[in-house]
Parts: sequence; structure tokens; C-alpha cells
Amino acid sequence: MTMFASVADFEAALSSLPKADAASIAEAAARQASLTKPAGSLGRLEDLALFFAGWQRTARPALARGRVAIFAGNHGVAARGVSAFPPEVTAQMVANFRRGGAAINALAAAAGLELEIVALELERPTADFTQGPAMTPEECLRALQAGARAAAGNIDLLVVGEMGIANSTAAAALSGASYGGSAGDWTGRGTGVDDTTLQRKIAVVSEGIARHAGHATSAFELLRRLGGREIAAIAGAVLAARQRRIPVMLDGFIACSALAPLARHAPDITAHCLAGHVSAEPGHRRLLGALGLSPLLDLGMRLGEGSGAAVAVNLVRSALAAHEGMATFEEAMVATAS
Ligand SMILES: Cc1cc2ncn([C@H]3O[C@H](COP(=O)(O)O)[C@@H](O)[C@H]3O)c2cc1C
Ligand SMILES: O=C(O)c1cccnc1
Repeated sequence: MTMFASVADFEAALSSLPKADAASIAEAAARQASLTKPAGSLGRLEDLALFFAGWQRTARPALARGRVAIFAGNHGVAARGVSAFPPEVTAQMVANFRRGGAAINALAAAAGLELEIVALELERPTADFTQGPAMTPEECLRALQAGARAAAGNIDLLVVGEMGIANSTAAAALSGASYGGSAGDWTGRGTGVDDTTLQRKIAVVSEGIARHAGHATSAFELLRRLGGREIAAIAGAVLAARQRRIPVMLDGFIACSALAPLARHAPDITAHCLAGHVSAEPGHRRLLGALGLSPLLDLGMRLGEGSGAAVAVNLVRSALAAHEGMATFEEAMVATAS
């Protein structure tokens, strides 16, 4: 069955979000309380173990199979000169991902993750959103469906990444249209644009938000008007993963921007999501705040591709290893707190 065959399908999925299993969380918390350490001493590693317990519905969660899905799309707004790089780089980087030469290839391997590369109609950039909607409803649905397909299969964790020259412009517009604030609040240097280009980029983001204000009332309309194919695919992947209770590790500003329109209407969409890191793109910290997510890492990364999220998966592995492998006070014959 195709997920997101229609807009109504997408909206139905967004309005019926499965919850984590409270009984498994309680059971996992009881196990943590019995392990040979002062209560709470593993800090957020303990939270991570409970998070996985709730979504896997077991007190002893495991990460046997994790996948990075990296979505690539091209953007009409690139023609406005908002990136430091030309749009051909999107397809060139997809070829690099396939050959194994990109940062995400190395980082996914280091974190023990499989990598799926999904190139979305690269030869047909979206429309420039300052002129009209970036995508037709059909184009946006196709991207959502591609995202859902990448979340299929027997996986324990989905890491979402993106590649698309000029997509930090789309991410800023989508975030601003979803949460308000000025274009300058959401717009950063992306691949490293100079001061003149940054000013132009802010103007373009502002134009885009103004162009669609009043029309972009639903999550779907926001996504299709201001997003891009790879961004819509991430939204589809995250929503499809939720229906199957698969946890998601989010990456940087662009990956997280896919959730802005969804969370605006259904704030609980982030409940199965972890924020792998906070990127150096200034809008990301603001967006994580709006999404109610606290990043696991703050490494000054600003690459995308799922790179920061892949690094954070190593923390999940540590969290689950401690939760699974430690002895209890009773097993180890260690005295408990008095
Ligand atoms: C070689 C290269 C590899 C990348 N990998 C991710 N991005 C990142 O940069 C782009 C967003 O920045 P902007 O909006 O300024 O174009 C996206 O493709 C993002 O994934 C890359 C960018 C480049 C140049
Ligand atoms: O936050 C990110 O993921 C990011 C920032 C700049 C460029 N590409 C990605």
C-alpha cells in the first residue's frame, strides 16, 4: 500500500500519531534503578535507553539495524544566487555518496549504519518559491511517498539526512512561515556565503514568506510551497517511521526544518525524534527550541547529509550497551544507597 497517496492520507497520518509504551518505559526505569551506579549518574544516556524502551516496547531495547536515509533535491530558488556553490553540486555529491567518498559514508560506517541514497528528480528543480509554490501537490506527494519508502523494512532507527544546493534558503523560509519571526532570525550562511549574499538570501527568504502568507495554512501547503523534494521526503520518512514506532535521529537545520510545518499543527510529531546535534547554522538552535528538542551534541558542525545525526548514534550505542550490559546491585553484590 502506498503511504501518502493523497493529501487526506498525509493529514490522517499526522492526526493519528502512535505513542511510546509507558509500561515498557516504567520497566526499563526499574531496571536502571537496579544497575550498579548512583541513580541518574549516566545522565542523558539513561534518558536515551528509556526513549528506546518506549518505542521498541521492551525494557531491554537494542539497536541491531540502523539506517541513514539521505534525500537529495534541487531548488529553483538557487537561481537567485543564495548559495556559495552551483546547483550541479547536488548531483555531483549524490555520485560521491554512491562511490563512498562523502563525509556521511565515513560517519555512517563508523556508527555501524547502512546508507540509503534517494535522489529525487534532480533534473527537475522545484520552482523558485518567490514566484509561486515550490512544488505542485502531486510533486510534494511523490516526495512524501519516497520518504515513506525509505523508512520501510525491519530497522530499529532511522537517521535522516539531506543534500540540495540552496536548501538552507528553503529551510529558513519554511521555519519562518511555520513559527514567525523575521527572515534574518532564520537565515544563515549555509555553505558559507559572504555578507552581500547573506543580505540577498535574507531578502529572498522574506519575499518567499510574504508571497505565501495566507495560503500556507496547512502542514502540507507549507511544505509544498516553501520546501523542496528532499525536505518533503524527510517529512514523509519521519511520519512513516512514527506510524511504525521507529525512532528517528534528526540532523541539522535543513533536516529539522522538514518538521516545522508538521509540528506547527501536531506538536507531538517530535515525540519519536532525537536531535542528534545543533549545527552552527544559527536558525537551528532556534528551531530546536520551537520543536521542543534538546540536541545531543554541539560540535560546530554545519554539513548536513545526516552527518551530525550519524555521530550522535554512537551515543545511542553507548546508552543501550550500558542499559543492557551492566550488572544489578544484587547480581554484583554491591551495597545500595543507605
Ligand atoms: C560539497 C558540498 C557537500 C555538502 N553536503 C551537504 N551540503 C549542505 O550544503 C547545502 C546547503 O547549503 P546552501 O543552502 O548554502 O546551498 C546542502 O546541500 C546541504 O546538505 C553540502 C554542500 C556542499 C557544497
Ligand atoms: O545545519 C545543517 O545541517 C547545515 C548547515 C549548513 C549547510 N548545510 C547543512
